[in-house]
Amino acid sequence: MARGNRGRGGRGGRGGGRGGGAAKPRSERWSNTVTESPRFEAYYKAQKIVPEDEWDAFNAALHEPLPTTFRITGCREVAPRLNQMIKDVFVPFLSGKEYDGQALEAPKPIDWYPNGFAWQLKAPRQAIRKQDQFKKFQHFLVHEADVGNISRQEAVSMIPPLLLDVQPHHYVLDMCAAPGSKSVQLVEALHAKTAAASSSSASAAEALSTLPTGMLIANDSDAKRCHLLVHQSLHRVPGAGMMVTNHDATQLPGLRLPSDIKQQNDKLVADDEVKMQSEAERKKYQPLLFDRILADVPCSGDGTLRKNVGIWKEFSPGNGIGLHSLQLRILLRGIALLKPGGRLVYSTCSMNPVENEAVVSAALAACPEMSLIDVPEMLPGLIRRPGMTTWSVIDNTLNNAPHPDDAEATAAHIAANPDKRHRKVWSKTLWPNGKEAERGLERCLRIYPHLQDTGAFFVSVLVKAGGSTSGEAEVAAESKGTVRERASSPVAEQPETKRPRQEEEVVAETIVEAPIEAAAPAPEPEAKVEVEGEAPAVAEDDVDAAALPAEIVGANFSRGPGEFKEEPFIYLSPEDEQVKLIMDFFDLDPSFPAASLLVRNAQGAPLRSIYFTSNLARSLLLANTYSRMRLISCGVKLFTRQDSSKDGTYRCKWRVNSEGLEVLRPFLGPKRIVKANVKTLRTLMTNVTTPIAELEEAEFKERIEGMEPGSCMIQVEARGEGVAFEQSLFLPFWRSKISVNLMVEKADKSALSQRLFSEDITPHKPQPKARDVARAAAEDASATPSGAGTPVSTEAEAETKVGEKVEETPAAAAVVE
Ligand SMILES: C[S@@+](CC[C@H](N)C(=O)[O-])C[C@H]1O[C@@H](n2cnc3c(N)ncnc32)[C@H](O)[C@@H]1O
Repeated sequence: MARGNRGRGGRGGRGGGRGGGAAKPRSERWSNTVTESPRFEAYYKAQKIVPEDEWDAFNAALHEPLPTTFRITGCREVAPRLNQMIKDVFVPFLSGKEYDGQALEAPKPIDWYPNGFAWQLKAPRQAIRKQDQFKKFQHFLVHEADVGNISRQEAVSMIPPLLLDVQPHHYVLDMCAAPGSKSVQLVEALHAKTAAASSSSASAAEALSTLPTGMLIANDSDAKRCHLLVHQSLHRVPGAGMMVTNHDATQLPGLRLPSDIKQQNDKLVADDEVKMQSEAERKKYQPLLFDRILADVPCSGDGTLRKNVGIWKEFSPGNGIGLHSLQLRILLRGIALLKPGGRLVYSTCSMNPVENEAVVSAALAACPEMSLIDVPEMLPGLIRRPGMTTWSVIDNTLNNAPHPDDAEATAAHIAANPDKRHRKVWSKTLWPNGKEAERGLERCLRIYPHLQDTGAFFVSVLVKAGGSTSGEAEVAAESKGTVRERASSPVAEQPETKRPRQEEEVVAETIVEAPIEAAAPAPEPEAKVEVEGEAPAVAEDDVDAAALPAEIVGANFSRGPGEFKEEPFIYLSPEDEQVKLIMDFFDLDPSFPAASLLVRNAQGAPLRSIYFTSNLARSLLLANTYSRMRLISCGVKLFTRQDSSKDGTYRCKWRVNSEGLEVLRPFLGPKRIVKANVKTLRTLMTNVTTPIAELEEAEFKERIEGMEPGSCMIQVEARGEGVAFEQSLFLPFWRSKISVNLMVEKADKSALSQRLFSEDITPHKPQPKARDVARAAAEDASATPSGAGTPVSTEAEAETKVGEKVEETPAAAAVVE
């Protein structure tokens, strides 16, 4: 079992809740938990991670609960005003308050976070839950987090994506992404220009030109965590250029793109076709390399001690040693996939040099084209300590481990362990190689808890020399299946003669020394997470293949034993009857890229959902085989089929999904858009369905009466009396025979109501607490100590279901009819 899971079990609060007993208050959990570790103290004092005279402050900070931190989603149009609202409304509202005789601190901006968009709240959880004003603020946070305007995230975890410096045109890879708090930041950075455009009165063409031209591939080896990544994190910041894949990051496949992106395939390439492609055909492709790569690798997680108190009990030097080789292999694979001139951030939430500087130093030794850069000008205000240039390799007995070149020490180790099974083999890369100062290891960033009241973190920023082509050559060769990855032989500096069987040794070392399971090759996806509205797996013979349009392509999805079992994504033909119907019904501009609409089933038929990807993502998907990509999700869900009425009321049974509106809006003609005033909006928000006959706004009523039943959009300028937060709104709704209803998720509707009217006027009032639990589960999973092959706990999943999104459906409307 992976350490991460044990850690979560150890915290126990949520587990207790599910078992029927009440979750223990945090303070109680702290008082009952081991929060000392002589081994931890001895180990880190020996490593001299902080100067001796700082130890007490460092240690004291580790024993303080972590402040709550959150940040505003920067790419949203509402971001600056929401931030201002916290400053102008909530800070004064929460100032000078007390709980249980104790003064409470109002939220404070985090000094180093750009635009003052991140905040810290240092009040005890009990107070946040019970003190009236703080409770209100907590509800505000939960509601806004539900709609993706705010993310609760540990302050230190926000640092790596910021240092990656992602621009909207970048190709970005997040190698170990789940549950996705950093991926969300990367998507936000890709969409940085979108916010500016949506706030102005930009034309459709202008709005389109601000959509990112880059893409993000967020990858994780754990299939369940990939689904958590999709549904808990990326769902909140949808993007047409986003993909989630499920690979062991040490073996991420080399993918290819058409050399000229505009000259892409019309057809999906099937597995067999690639093998049969001629050299000339292959030359039409270039290897996919990335401008930016985040390697936020699985680690022992002792930087999260303030939050994951179970780690005190479990701390052992072997934990870090056991993960070192996996971390190094992930980093080396990342380097191979990086463009010349590209930037890679390697990070962990561990303080252990064996997982940090040792990994970076070994990678620098193996890849002379890489160098560490100093980023003092980035995030001014962030107090950081330099990376270490020397450290010791200390074993579980707290003695120095024998270096493989030290014959005497190795002999002593063998003598002390006559049973071969107890002998350990350590990789040389665990030790400093003597070039650390020369290679600038001080440029790494170490963040400690006592410096700015945070968790601990390690971050390093590496760049690849502009002229180097080694990565390119390697990936190019690899996509022809001719070379072995460099990542599988991490200790390039060591002579083959001395260590001829590197991989076996690495395995031995992991098994013997580490109590943590290093991640195995990507596991087969397990039970498919059932998501509302998503196409269920359809048995092949559910669909009459002969009835499918000839343009449906990529039917060669053989699934032998052990193959990737997720349904494939297949692009629809613009000539597909349903596509043509959608174009007409929604009055879409002819420039709408209908060729980028795709479905998710092996038949390539528009059954339940229709997705949309950017042109770049389309090129990528069409240039690579389905099974090679192991794609879990891609693009944005634009349309969902509604089958509420069988009587032919609806010519078009497709409804627009909220998450697809940003993409669709520039192309929507006036036919399906209706303006309404705030009073009408209030009515629609208060009722599940509103009979058309009861609509009071004459103009709105008249438009609705003259409209063909089906999916539409409502446009509201929410301003003036009774509106606490002014906003231009564009929301999907459904016009049925005799009624209308908003097609907005319950939680989103509640959040909107809170923001606009300072109260929840919706009929359901989903319990913020339940959703908070789900969010906290995702957040905790994000801080999972190891994450090495860590399955998402059923606990987190069960709680996720509590907060599941449910849109108002026409089925509800049908009841009224
Ligand atoms: C520290 S967590 C990543 C946290 C994530 N970056 C975030 O900000 O939410 C490490 C992740 O690595 C994944 N993992 C473990 N071994 C892996 C491997 N060999 N390849 C890819 N991912 C791996 C785990 O499933 C876990 O989700």
